[in-house]
Amino acid sequence: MTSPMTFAVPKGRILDEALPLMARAGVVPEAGFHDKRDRRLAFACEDPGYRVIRVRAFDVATFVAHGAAQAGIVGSDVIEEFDYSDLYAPVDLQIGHCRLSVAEPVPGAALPRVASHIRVATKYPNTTRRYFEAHGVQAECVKLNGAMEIAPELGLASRIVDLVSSGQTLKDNGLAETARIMDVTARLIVNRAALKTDARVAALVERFRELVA
Ligand SMILES: Nc1ncnc2c1ncn2[C@@H]1O[C@H](COP(=O)(O)OP(=O)(O)OP(=O)(O)O)[C@@H](O)[C@H]1O
Ligand SMILES: O=P(O)(O)OC[C@H]1O[C@H](OP(=O)(O)OP(=O)(O)O)[C@H](O)[C@@H]1O
Repeated sequence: MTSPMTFAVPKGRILDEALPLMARAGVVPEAGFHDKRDRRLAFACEDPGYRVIRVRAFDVATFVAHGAAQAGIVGSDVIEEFDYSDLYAPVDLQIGHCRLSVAEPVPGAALPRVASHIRVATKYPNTTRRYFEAHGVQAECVKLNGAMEIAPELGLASRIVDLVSSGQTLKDNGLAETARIMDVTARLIVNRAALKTDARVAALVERFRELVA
């Protein structure tokens, strides 16, 4: 018997929006998936042809890029940060809308006026370096995994690069958005080799494509 296709999803905020779409595409995890006390990471699906794994957003991309999972859902922020060549993101799912932005304590410092070298706290060091480089600025990145917003006040960095949706988190921490690096939405991702060799992966891509068309 062929083993089930492994579908990776992030465990946090994207999931609520992703689950209805997955269901319409035929990927419905067993009941235990919704039970917060259930500590398993892999779940069978109503259709035995699938298995869903629940991992951190950045790790969704890693599992799929290495072929440990054949498909998954992840934000375009994560895809951009890793830039994995084995990852293909064929469908914009039009969920998880937010943006990746630069923010700092004092409003108004537009990019052309920044110093030639700055320190930035972020979970996205590669994207951040690329962005500032394109603007002729060398960014020294301090990698944080969350709560970036506190870094400027404590002198860890002069700016942050983080996701913004309502802007409330920035506001509550005395920061202002000074530049938008990219608009972000969640994407269906697949492993390129799996797409070529496993007809189930191509069929799944088609189903998601039709859903958002
Ligand atoms: N404020 C926001 N509004 C909308 N989408 C967001 C927001 N913050 C993050 N996202 C999207 O959600 C993704 C994170 O997904 P999710 O919270 O499900 O993952 P996670 O595994 O819990 O993350 P973490 O690794 O931070 O614990 C981000 O990569 C981004 O695409
Ligand atoms: O503009 P807002 O609507 O306030 O949203 C922005 C916040 O959302 C994300 O964090 P999340 O809530 O996912 O938690 P995290 O800090 O654990 O990443 C992001 O890192 C910001 O902190």
